[in-house]
Amino acid sequence: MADLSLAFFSLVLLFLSLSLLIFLAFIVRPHTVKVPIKNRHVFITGGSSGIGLALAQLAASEGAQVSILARNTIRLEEAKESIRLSTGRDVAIFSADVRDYGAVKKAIEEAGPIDVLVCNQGIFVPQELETQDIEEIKFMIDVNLTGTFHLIKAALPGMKNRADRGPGSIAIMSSQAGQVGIYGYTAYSASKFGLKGLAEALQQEVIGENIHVSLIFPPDTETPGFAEENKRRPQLTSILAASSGSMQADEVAKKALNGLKSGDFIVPCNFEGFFLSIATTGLSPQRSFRMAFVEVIAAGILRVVGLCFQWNWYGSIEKFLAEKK
Ligand SMILES: NC(=O)C1=CN([C@@H]2O[C@H](COP(=O)(O)OP(=O)(O)OC[C@H]3O[C@@H](n4cnc5c(N)ncnc54)[C@H](OP(=O)(O)O)[C@@H]3O)[C@@H](O)[C@H]2O)C=CC1
Ligand SMILES: CCCCCCCCCCCCCCCC(=O)[C@@H](N)CO
Repeated sequence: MADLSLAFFSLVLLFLSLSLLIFLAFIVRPHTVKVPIKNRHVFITGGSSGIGLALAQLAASEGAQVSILARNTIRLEEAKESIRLSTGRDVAIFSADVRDYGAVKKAIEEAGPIDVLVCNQGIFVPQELETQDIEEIKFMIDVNLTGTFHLIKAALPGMKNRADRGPGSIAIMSSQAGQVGIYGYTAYSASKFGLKGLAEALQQEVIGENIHVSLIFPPDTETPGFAEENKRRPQLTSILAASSGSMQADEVAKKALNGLKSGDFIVPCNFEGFFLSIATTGLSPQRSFRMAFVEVIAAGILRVVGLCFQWNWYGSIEKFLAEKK
């Protein structure tokens, strides 16, 4: 009797799961897409260092025609040389500050129509809001958020007229600190959370042009920028950020490129990031019905896991403050 009801229960569960899967397969939007990069123009900002440089290297090695943009001309030249040495391909370099819309527009016009735009430039100077200079706060918002607006606005007219009319991509570098607020990152997290709103709305606006938006969420990553950040990172920031394992720039570049090529809207980069993305997905679009299924099934339990992380983080903060006294 018990066996029979167990069998019946399993059957009902299987039926419900299958129905959900089939339902999701019909309704998930936008439709799946593949964005090729071979022989296409990939324009990467912050391409002279760290994650951006690794991405430029990888895209060039896969046969893309790569352009990189950053401020410092010497570092751009060095990046160009290192990509030429490792891939045998020439990249175009553009010196501009993303905060200057005129300069961004000029660089993008010179570069020619873009197939894949990667907005990766970013700065991170962690500090508690109370003691951080207002200028530094604005600097982070200007480079990370407003700079991304400048880039997309300048690139869109050309992207709409891209030569092959194949699927285009706008990939935006966020951070796990753009999925959850972390001590010491008030300005940085705000700039990265802002990118999510931008990306969600933008995807609806450009879907008609066959352009696909990806948001990439790396954890701490070994880069020149990260080495700088570490010189002044509050201890608590480092303690909480260590909840997610750190990565190498070329590993992040690989995840980012694969994500944008599959048109994934949310692109996590490591194990913790996978769960973090499901826990914070909200109303983001999802193309994969399998991932949508995982999201639905895991939502409740991941909220519990998320609350456990908060319990742990507030415990760390309490302990740190008590020791300081
Ligand atoms: N490293 C990490 O731990 C993580 C990084 N990220 C994000 O990844 C992205 C890349 O980070 P990472 O590789 O570490 O950074 P790096 O500091 O190593 O490189 C930053 C790049 O952005 C360029 N850049 C900075 N400011 C501007 C500007 N105003 N205009 C144009 N270009 C600019 C830099 O060149 P130049 O100075 O010459 O302008 C450089 O090429 C950032 O958006 C960051 O927030 C996300 C999660 C973790
Ligand atoms: C429910 C499941 C939860 C899973 C675990 C959550 C772990 C969150 C850790 C957040 C780390 C933020 C690092 C930011 C790195 C960064 O951007 C700086 N290095 C500046 O660039």
